[in-house]
Amino acid sequence: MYKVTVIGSGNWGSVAAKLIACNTVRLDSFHDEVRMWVFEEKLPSGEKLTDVINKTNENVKYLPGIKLGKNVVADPDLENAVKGANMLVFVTPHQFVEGICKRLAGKIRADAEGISLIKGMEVKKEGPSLISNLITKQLGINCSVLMGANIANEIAMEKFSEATVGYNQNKSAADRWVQLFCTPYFNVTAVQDVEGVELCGTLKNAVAIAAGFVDGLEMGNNTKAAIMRIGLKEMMTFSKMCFPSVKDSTFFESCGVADLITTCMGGRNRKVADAYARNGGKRSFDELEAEMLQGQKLQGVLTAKEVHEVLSSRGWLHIFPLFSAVHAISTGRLPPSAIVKISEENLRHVQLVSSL
Ligand SMILES: NC(=O)c1ccc[n+]([C@@H]2O[C@H](COP(=O)([O-])OP(=O)(O)OC[C@H]3O[C@@H](n4cnc5c(N)ncnc54)[C@H](O)[C@@H]3O)[C@@H](O)[C@H]2O)c1
Ligand SMILES: O=P(O)(O)OC[C@H](O)CO
Repeated sequence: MYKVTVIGSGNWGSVAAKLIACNTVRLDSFHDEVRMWVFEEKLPSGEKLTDVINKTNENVKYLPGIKLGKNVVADPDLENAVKGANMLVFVTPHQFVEGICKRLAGKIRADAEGISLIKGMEVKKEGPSLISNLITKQLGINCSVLMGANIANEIAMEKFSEATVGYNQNKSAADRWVQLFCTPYFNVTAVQDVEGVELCGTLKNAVAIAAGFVDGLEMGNNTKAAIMRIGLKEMMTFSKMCFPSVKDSTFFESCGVADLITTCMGGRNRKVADAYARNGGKRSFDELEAEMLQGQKLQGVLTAKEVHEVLSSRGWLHIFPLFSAVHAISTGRLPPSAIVKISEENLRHVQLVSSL
């Protein structure tokens, strides 16, 4: 029997718990109960978020108005939440995952399998480290990934969408993850390319920041399409330069071009970057994030910084004018209008390297 714990309970974490909970009651090979670890906080009413979730079956802060399923149990104690679980779903903002893994080391079942729904990466001395790899290294477990064109609020309302599971060796584990997540309105397929799937989900957030600048400056649809095209090229080039095994075909799965499109149209990164540009860069991303997202977290600004660290340490800045501009603008070193001042020479270079 498989026992599932969801580590994280934000907007997407709550929807993931809902998807999983509807399958664990339906399928005999899974325990019905789904534990969901909650980073505890007090609500304005003075109540604890965990207590309210368990009382109302709703995450009133991060996913109001949606029932999670009666078999979802919120737990503020991380160690207790993972006790006995052999399927661990990681879904927190990427900046918190390293600390969470440190707390979990030695506390999980040796035969556990992991899956990361986290879009982001860490940069170590040796270069970019993907979150799935960090989980594997710190916890000694195999870790697949699930990414896709998945704006959580839409899936919460059971509007049809697709997702991609990326796996390396363990196809039977990947099939089990597909079974756990698939519903008639959430269609999941698996591809053997963890790094490719995860890099798509990670890098598109930096492109979405660029798309938001273009929207905020009211530059129109053609400009936005150009930014998305250049962004996709840079995503592919960066992925293949850092991880040569990444497959071209992965970029045509839900995790690739479809996620890029939906995030650049309707995501939180786009929305806050739009406001940043409308304010002429005078209000910081941190300030706008706190005001507009009320506890939800952006990943794109941090990802652009992490990508920049890799590019500057490897001497690749000139190959990635869009990623470089997103970082320079989001840190206030260039005005938002610089997003389209990408030199012809640099663009030609990006195209050349992408075609290798
Ligand atoms: N929301 C979406 O539409 C969506 C869709 C697909 C993927 N994702 C990805 O899923 C991941 C999680 O995003 P989300 O939308 O579930 O979260 P969120 O941005 O909605 O919420 C932030 C979460 O971080 C928690 N948190 C705050 N401080 C913390 C700390 N110090 N330690 C641990 N947790 C802390 C909060 O309690 C909350 O659960 C991200 O990588 C995101 O890119 C999100
Ligand atoms: O709202 P965003 O910008 O964090 O994007 C959400 C998802 O990643 C879309 O798949």
